[in-house]
Amino acid sequence: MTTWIVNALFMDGERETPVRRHLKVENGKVAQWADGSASVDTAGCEVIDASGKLLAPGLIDMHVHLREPGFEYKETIASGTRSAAKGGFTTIACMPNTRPVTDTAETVRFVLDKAASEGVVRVLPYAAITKNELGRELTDFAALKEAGAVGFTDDGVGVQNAQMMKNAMSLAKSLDRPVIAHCEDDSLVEGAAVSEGAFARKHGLKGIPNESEAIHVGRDILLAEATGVHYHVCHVSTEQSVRLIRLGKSVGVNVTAEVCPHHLVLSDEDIPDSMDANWKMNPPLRTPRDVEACIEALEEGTIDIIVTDHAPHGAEEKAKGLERAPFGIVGFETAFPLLYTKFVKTGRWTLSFLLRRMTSDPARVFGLDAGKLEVGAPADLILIDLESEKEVNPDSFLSQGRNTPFTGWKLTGWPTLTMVNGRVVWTEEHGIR
Ligand SMILES: NC(=O)N[C@@H](CC(=O)O)C(=O)O
Ligand SMILES: [Zn+2]
Ligand SMILES: [Zn+2]
Repeated sequence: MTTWIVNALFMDGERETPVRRHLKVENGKVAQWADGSASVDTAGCEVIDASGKLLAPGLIDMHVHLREPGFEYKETIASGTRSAAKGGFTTIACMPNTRPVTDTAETVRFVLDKAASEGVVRVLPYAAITKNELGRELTDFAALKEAGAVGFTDDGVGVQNAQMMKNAMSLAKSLDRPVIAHCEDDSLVEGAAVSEGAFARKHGLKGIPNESEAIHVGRDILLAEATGVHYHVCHVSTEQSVRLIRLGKSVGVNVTAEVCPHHLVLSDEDIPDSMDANWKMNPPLRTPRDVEACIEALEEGTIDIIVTDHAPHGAEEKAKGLERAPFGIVGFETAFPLLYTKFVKTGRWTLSFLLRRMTSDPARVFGLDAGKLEVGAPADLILIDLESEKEVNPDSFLSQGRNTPFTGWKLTGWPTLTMVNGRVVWTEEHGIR
């Protein structure tokens, strides 16, 4: 099938200003670009009129939780990928803290099969570093790679034992796969729900210290240097972690890092006194100083990419209150408008920079054939209405999760169409197709 997307304003992370273009999509690939002033022959083709819309590469999210198998009441591969499509994401990498944990080739294949039959965007599965993510015994990395795992991670928990992590890195290096680390030293956390800071002090709560994250970052950078593995730090949230990653990069260690939208726009001082558990996530919201350090790190490239850490939970679970509810918030359906509104509309970032950190940079860091719309590339793309302003309403989410702190926020810059592999999978007008 041939589709022409006409009169679009094309933009990606490589160019500073949008250009008016028509795009021909054929057999799932970018087939031809035409200048916006040219007239193109669209006879017999599907035509999408993109007048007034921005056309960009589909967003890439290298850290998400789809919850299947095992936690289908929180999310499924079907509902999670639909939510991703609505948020403008065309490639997502899902975490292995499922039930069973994605620690066998069989479960990796289950995720891939489900994604192929019920998913609407591309799904790249991660596999666990240790069996059942218990930190006791390594999984069969070779078999997991063979089954399609794109990297190894025990996300949800930190690998507590340094020798275990070093062995994992050596193995991953020999298989040319990255290790992706949730950095958290359990002995420093002791069951706290929020970070050390103004909110914890005000409410007399025990706080999670910044070192609980940074101590793993520092340890792992040394282990990455020793093993030569590509080491990727999950959801960076502290100034101390940023300092260590900057140092690691400066001496040539193969370390990359990600940051989540919520850690760029919220601090612990924003948590409402109602103790709403929709403000509880791991890592926790830190101080305004940490927020600024993360923003600057992303700007200078110490942090390479933006990920959502989309982490849906059931309403009853989140109703248990700040101290007892599980950690995590959903992210797909607010990420782009949130960052566009808070950083691009305010003039701090260019649109090009935001797109780069959500498209071509994740593709580069993880070696994906994605994130650019050159002729011959997969036709994974989105249209965005940069003018539309809407209030965040969790009832309208395609995710089963409603756990967001951004309810009621007025945001600008909403996706209106998502195409994966040349097929329109979601439009604002018609929903999932
Ligand atoms: N980020 C979270 O707060 N929660 C994640 C786990 C994780 O990403 O560490 C989850 O699985 O719910
Ligand atoms: Zn994590
Ligand atoms: Zn996560």
